[in-house]
Amino acid sequence: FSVVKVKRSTTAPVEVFTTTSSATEAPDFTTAGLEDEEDYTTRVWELPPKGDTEGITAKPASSLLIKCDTCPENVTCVPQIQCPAHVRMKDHEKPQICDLPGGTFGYCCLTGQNHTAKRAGTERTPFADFLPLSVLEESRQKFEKLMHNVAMLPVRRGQPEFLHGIAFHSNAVDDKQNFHLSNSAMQQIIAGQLFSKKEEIPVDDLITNNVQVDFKKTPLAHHCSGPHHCSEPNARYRSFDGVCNNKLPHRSLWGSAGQPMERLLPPAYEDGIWTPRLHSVDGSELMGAREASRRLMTDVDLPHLKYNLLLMQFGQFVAHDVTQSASVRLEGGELVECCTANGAQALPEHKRHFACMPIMVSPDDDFYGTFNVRCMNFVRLSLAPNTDCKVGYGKQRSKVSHFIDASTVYGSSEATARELREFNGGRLRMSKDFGRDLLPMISDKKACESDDPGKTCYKSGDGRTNQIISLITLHVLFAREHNRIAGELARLNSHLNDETLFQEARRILIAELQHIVYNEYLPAVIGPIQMKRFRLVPQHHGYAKGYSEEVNPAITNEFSGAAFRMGHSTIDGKFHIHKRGNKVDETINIPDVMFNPSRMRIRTFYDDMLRTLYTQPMQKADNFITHGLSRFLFRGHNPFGLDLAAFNIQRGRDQGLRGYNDYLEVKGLRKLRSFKDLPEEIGNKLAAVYRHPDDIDLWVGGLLENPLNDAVVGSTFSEIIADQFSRFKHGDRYFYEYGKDVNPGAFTLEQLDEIRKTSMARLICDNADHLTLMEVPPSAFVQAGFPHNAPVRCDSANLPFVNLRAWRMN
Ligand code: HEM
Ligand SMILES: [Ca+2]
Repeated sequence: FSVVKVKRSTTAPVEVFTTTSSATEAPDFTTAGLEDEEDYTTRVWELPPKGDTEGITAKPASSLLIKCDTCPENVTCVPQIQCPAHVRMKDHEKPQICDLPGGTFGYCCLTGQNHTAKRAGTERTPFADFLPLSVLEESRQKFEKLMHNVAMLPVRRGQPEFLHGIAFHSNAVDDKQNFHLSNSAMQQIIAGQLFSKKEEIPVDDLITNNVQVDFKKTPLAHHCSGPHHCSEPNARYRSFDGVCNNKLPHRSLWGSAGQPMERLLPPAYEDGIWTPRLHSVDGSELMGAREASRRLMTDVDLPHLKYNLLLMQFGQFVAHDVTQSASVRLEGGELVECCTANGAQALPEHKRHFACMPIMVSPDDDFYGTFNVRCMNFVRLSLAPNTDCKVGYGKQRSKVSHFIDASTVYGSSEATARELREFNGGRLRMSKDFGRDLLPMISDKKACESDDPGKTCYKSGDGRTNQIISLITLHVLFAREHNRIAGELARLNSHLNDETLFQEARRILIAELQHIVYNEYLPAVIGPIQMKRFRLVPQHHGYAKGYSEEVNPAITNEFSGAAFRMGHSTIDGKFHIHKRGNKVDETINIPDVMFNPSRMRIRTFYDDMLRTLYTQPMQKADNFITHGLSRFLFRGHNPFGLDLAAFNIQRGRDQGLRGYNDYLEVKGLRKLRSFKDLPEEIGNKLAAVYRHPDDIDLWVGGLLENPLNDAVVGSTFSEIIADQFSRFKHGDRYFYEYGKDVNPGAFTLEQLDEIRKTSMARLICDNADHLTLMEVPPSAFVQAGFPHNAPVRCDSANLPFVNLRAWRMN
């Protein structure tokens, strides 16, 4: 091994600004939420000259940002990772910069958290600024041992754990790649852990990336990478994986498939690197995730008064477009088992895979106790190697393109897209079922419950399609819409070849999807005030402004690990399938249609399912969750399944999410100091589970909040979700509303006006079988019985359609 000396930094400069950092580093928060319409890209940092930006220290551009000598009272100067855009100083939104110790810049921030504050009385001893040979060697040995000396039991088909594994599945090639990347990341993590222990590096320095030790030229440098230059920066069509959405070489990987998730706040890893959050702030162990779920997330039927199950189902479709984490796996892609047979107990420590984090079940558990289950399999998420070659904390990897780009329809790589295409008329492959188009069948046995050829599953751009039959229904809908558009385009433009027809149809479909997300879906979820505050409302006319190459579109851990999992509470445990009229003809328990798509072959089922989705209320987003998910998730033919609520809690701890209280502070609110600060019933429930208000898991705390006015979620989740959708809009150069000045695939104004006529209702009408579905409520996410939302016939003039004549090309 060669030893690399790096710049000695006794004061360990804090990495604050991100114009200089690599594509995968860069916790670059959106500049969303600015109140006026001024183009804010001119008000943030001045970019270094294009080209090689490496090594340039970020400087505040003279007149663009206001510099405060010291932050006002009650406001702290913190590194950028601690200060999401919406809590920066100055009218709550605009960044104001300040000096951090060590000569770098931070933001005056309302969060009040300051992990880099000088620790009273302790002068830090300067730590080694290189990774010593001994650490490299020790970490190599430790990694070898982890990989080879432990019995790694694979999960077997037929177990609920097997189906859970499919939640992280895409395909065999992807599994293999993930295995290697994950291992590289693990080696870095182990070296970081050994090093930081030896040098006694404070946890706060690790979680704020305040450790300037790199491992270039060591064996750990396998995946270090420099800037990625785009060969075609102005390509008309976005790439499948999202690469080169941002043109700048240091940012061209932002938001692309395989890139790490970002964070709103630094992680709460107990060792600052990867050890999950398992202890209370008072040092005692946190209550286990299953026990917390059982006590806090009970099953109470509280239907939403306004929104229907289509809002829930569309939410999952969007979730799968923008995020898919990956669990750590064995070399052949097999899943890791952490418990003994039938979940009787956890495997002994020395036999357990390093990524095991089993959920222990109490013998008193009123459900699992009766089956003698004491251990639920849970495997930690795999990480992305640090491409900037620096010692740092673990970053979870997301496998799909982070953008809203219908990657659920087309896949997140060119290779997947190729498998899905018909290569004729620009169409996607479909299977024919008595004249109706359904998705093609899958050949990959790992993506299906059964390897019985009679029970095959469906294939789409996303590996999770068969998770529940209502999700398959939406996949069919969007694939049909693609083919409908391609057909129309071909009719209008007989000279266009397959490739152009495919790409143009894809471009239009993505625009329709984005329009529905920002025009119909998101306002329902976060409410009109947050829509305005974060500048998310679509325009009626003209091109929108607001793209900024400063905005990192990447998914945040807070969004994927907690806030957007609010959707799990909105699921009903049953589908009441209505035939025409109000009669319920069949009641389906949701576990019976998880990874069991056979009903899709019933001729009227597709229409019936769509109608059920827009008729049946969804559940409120609260601390109640159906047993269909918290006891019977993926049960298959077993008497019990998994507990998704427990998984969400455990996942948050695995991802190192900070407690709920820290996010109250992010919003500028006072933290809870006692459980008595809450309404009595909730406070008592929480006090029975958590030792201190700082311990409350983010997913739990967020769901306990009352919804905002005209919104589905409470203020904390709405903030995290708004921040995320702001990234998807302001950080996506190909966003449908942008003009030629930024978007190389911009629509003409005439075309854009047509796209703005898209509605979920129209999409349903245009792609139904019309066997039992002849009409649709104009606001498709609002219950059909809601005032002013009576279903109208599909040929009604009240359902405007996108006139594709605007795409006639000569
Ligand atoms: C319809 C039934 C649904 C089922 C059976 C389901 C099941 C699951 C499962 C098994 C996971 C992985 C859990 C883990 O191990 O961490 C997951 C993750 C997730 N779910 Fe759901 N889910 C459903 C609906 C929804 C809805 C409606 C939403 C949002 C509106 C949603 C949002 C998410 C998100 C954001 C993740 C994290 C994805 C990732 O980054 O890997 N889900 N879901
Ligand atoms: Ca995507």
